[in-house]
Amino acid sequence: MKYISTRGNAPAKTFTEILLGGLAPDGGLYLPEQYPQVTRAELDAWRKLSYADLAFAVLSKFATDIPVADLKAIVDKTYTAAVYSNGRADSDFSQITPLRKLDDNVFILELSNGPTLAFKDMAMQLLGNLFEYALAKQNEELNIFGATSGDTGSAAEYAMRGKKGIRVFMLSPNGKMSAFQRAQMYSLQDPNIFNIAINGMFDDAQDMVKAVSNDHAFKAKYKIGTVNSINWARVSAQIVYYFKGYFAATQSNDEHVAFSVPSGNFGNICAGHIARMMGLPIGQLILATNENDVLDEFFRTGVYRPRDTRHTYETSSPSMDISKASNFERFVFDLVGRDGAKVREFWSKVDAGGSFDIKDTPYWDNLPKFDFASGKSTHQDRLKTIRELWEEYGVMVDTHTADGLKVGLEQRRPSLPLVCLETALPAKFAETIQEALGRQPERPAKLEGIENLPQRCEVMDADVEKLKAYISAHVPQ
Ligand SMILES: Cc1ncc(COP(=O)(O)O)c(C=O)c1O
Ligand SMILES: N[C@@H](CCOP(=O)(O)O)C(=O)O
Repeated sequence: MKYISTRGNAPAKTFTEILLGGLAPDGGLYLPEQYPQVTRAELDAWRKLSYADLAFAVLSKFATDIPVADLKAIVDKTYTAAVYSNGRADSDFSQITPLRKLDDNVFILELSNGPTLAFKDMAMQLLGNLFEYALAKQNEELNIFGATSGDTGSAAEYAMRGKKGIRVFMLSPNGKMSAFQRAQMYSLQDPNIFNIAINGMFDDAQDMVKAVSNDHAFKAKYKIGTVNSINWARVSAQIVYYFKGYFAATQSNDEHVAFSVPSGNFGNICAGHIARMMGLPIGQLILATNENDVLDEFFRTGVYRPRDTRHTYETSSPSMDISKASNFERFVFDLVGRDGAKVREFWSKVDAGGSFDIKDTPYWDNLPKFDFASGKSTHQDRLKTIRELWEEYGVMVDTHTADGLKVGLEQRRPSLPLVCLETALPAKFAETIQEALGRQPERPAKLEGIENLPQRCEVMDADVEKLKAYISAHVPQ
């Protein structure tokens, strides 16, 4: 399988090439030339598989240049109960992503039982093992460059710490993450981990990652790779749990389900969109935003209008404080019939700080066929959902999952079972849980007192040249 850029002006590449390469040279994001299709016979067989075997089946369709035995070994090493057993004590960790039933038709798919207590671990642990494998084969090094609003950063650092030939430079919005998220990242003392707190929001940090990646000479000289969902391998690993969640919530492959997805950078729901394009019977993909509702605005009005830093709010679901959703470009590529020139036209406006509007185009009429619904959730909604879940079911959810549940319950078609993706554990957002419930969330014993550990991080303005100088100074020549 080959991968092409959403902007239509880059050579087609293999899975391993884009694994290490990140952003396409024309500034676009890679996608498969065609989505592989899953037959009914495959769906029937996959229903019975363990998580690791299912991941192997799905990823075999994408990572076609990795020898089968090697891919199997990487996947088996990644998806073990030992790695994914940091969640609630009453979860069935052997399932890797257990499905928690709230009532006959409403479920939570637990994706946050990995080492950093967020869904990012589902793909990031695999990415760490894929990087290690590909770099060893090529006898190469990689300087990973990433942006985080709170969870990608710690997931990447935990997955890459101590890995040979890999350094991680992670940009985070200074002072905007929860105390727990900051401690998870900044307390790491490994010599291959570099935390840089940017005076700005996540969008500024992500823009810097893209600017550095678009400097092709710098990228080649310093062997820059990415761990954000810019990296196709991240998205492909996230596709797996849509299949797993679907099988767990249904009895047969004749049924359809709705997935509700707390969204920010559009990576998670993009994986759902691709699972659906591959043939998974998804009846609805429900996108939930917090007060930063750029994506909800698009699905309601056809206008995509990213906001600047001043109009991006700090909320109690901080990992979704995003106004410029990177992966949205992947979805729009499909929406416009994979017309790279059209994507270039739209993103020339977005990259210049503007917007685009599809309302009076055929693309708007095309939108319903992708089965998206959307809505937004506010701080008060979050508190209410957290309280209701706790009182009614004795289940504590984090603030982002609460956004997903609120919007999912509002937007679902009643005929469909609703699977809400749990994107983090409450322990990461204790302040809001305290406000909602008057009690502290539980956390795994090994993370007790993490906020009291010494922290190290470099504070920097959102200045690409300063960042490049920092990287040059910390990468041995
Ligand atoms: C806890 C949590 N929920 C939801 C999201 C939004 O996911 P995505 O950026 O894939 O849309 C993020 C960040 O990505 C997150 O960390
Ligand atoms: N919410 C994310 C933002 C980055 O998303 P990614 O999926 O593109 O890595 C975070 O927690 O950092």
